[in-house]
Formats: sequence, C-alpha cells, structure tokens
Amino acid sequence: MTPSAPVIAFRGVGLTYPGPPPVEALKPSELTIERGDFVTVVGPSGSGKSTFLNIAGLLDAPTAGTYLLDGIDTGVLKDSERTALRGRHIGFVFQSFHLMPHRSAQENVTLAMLYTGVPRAERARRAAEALRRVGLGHRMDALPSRMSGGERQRVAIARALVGHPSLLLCDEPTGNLDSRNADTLLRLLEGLHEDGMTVVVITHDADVADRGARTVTIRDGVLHDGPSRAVREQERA
Ligand SMILES: Nc1ncnc2c1ncn2[C@@H]1O[C@H](COP(=O)(O)OP(=O)(O)OP(=O)(O)O)[C@@H](O)[C@H]1O
Repeated sequence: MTPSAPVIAFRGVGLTYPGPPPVEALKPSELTIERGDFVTVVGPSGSGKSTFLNIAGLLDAPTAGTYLLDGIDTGVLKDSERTALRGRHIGFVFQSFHLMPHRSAQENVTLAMLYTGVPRAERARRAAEALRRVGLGHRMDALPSRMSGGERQRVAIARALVGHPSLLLCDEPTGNLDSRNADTLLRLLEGLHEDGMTVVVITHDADVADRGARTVTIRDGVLHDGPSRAVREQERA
C-alpha cells in the first residue's frame, strides 16, 4: 500500500459489456477518492451503479483505463492476486446482509478471518472488538434470526471491518431497513468516517445520498462528481 495514494483512483476507467449489442455501462471516467473520504454514489435504475460497484470492488475488471486501489494498479494482477487484494483492502456491506443464519454474530464475524492467518484466539478477540464498535457488544451470541434488520446490518459492518480494510464499500446498506434503523446505520457509518475510515455508499435513495458531503451521480454511465444536494442547498441559502 502506498500511504499517500488515493484509496480509489479511476484513470479513464470504463466498462463495455460485449453484447451483442455492446453496452457501454460505464463511460471512461476519472474519479479520485482519498483516504478518509465519505462519498455517496447515486443514480437512477440502469445508470451504472452496480457496474461502478463491481469495478471499484474488484469483482469486474474494466475494459478501458486504469484502476489504482491504494496505489496498486489492479489491471496487471492475476485473478488470484485481485482476490487477495480485494480481501485485504475492501470491506463489503450489501443490502441483504448475507449472514450465516445458524452462526452467532461473533461466529459470523470470526469466520471472515478464517483464511487470513490470524490465530483462532485473536480472531475471536478481534470479532468481539468489531462487534463492540458497532454497538453489539451485548449481542455477540445471538443468531441473526433473532436479531432485527438493523442489528443484522451492524453485524455485517463488523464483519466488513474486522480485516481492517482501507475501503468500506456499501451497496444500498439501508435498502432493507425502516427509517429508524436506517438512520442508526447511517450514523454508524458517519462515526466510522469520523474515525478515519474511507466510506463509499451506493444508493438510489436521494436522502441517503445527502448524508455525505460529496456525491458521485451516475447518469447513463457517466460519473458526475460534486458536493451533495444537501451541501449545495446550504451553499445557496
Ligand atoms: N451483464 C450485462 N450485459 C449487458 N448489459 C448489462 C449487463 N449488466 C448491466 N448491463 C447494462 O448496463 C447498464 C448499467 O447497469 P447497472 O446494473 O450498472 O445499473 P444500476 O444503476 O446498478 O441499476 P439498478 O439500480 O437497477 O440496479 C444498463 O443499461 C444495464 O442494462
């Protein structure tokens, strides 16, 4: 990792699905997300949000340009190296939690470290620490089926954090939550950001997008980077 490098640097990054007919889902784009940034990514259905997530999360390789993650050129890596880089640098949070239903909260978080070489006792200790960080120190032994949606998503965040990633990449993290739990979750993400974590939240919800100071808007595969709607309105007032 290059300490001074941006977490995400897109240099002319684009993706065209081959088709037929070919679909230019992300037009060649420039984007820089620095360490400690909190960025929301918003856009209507079909605009390219998932395409962006898949590229930024190293799930898909771009067909144009260069993507540097923490200063590492991801375009020259073998598949196994990309997978390893993804595991070390990115914590994912998805709309539907993806927890193992028959494992406790602590086991769900511990299992995320299974192949990392971290000793077993240390894995349990780190899982407990991550669960305390998301406010679930009292629910470590609970099964996901006995937890609220908001609690489950906080377990998912603890699991994403436990490997100390440089980037927390969240795809519609509040999509399955009611407004109260969504607010609690967004406050948690804001707290992580205040502690220095780089957070990217992909959402179709304009209210969620407003929680960041900076919003990347995707329209027809084109990235528009700028202040969020809330910041623009404050500036106008
Ligand atoms: N595998 C694929 N092959 C061809 N075209 C695709 C493929 N996946 C997505 N697309 C197209 O690429 C464009 C961007 O799709 P993408 O899924 O990134 O949008 P999105 O903003 O995530 O949409 P939604 O909010 O509905 O999930 C759309 O026109 C979509 O039809």
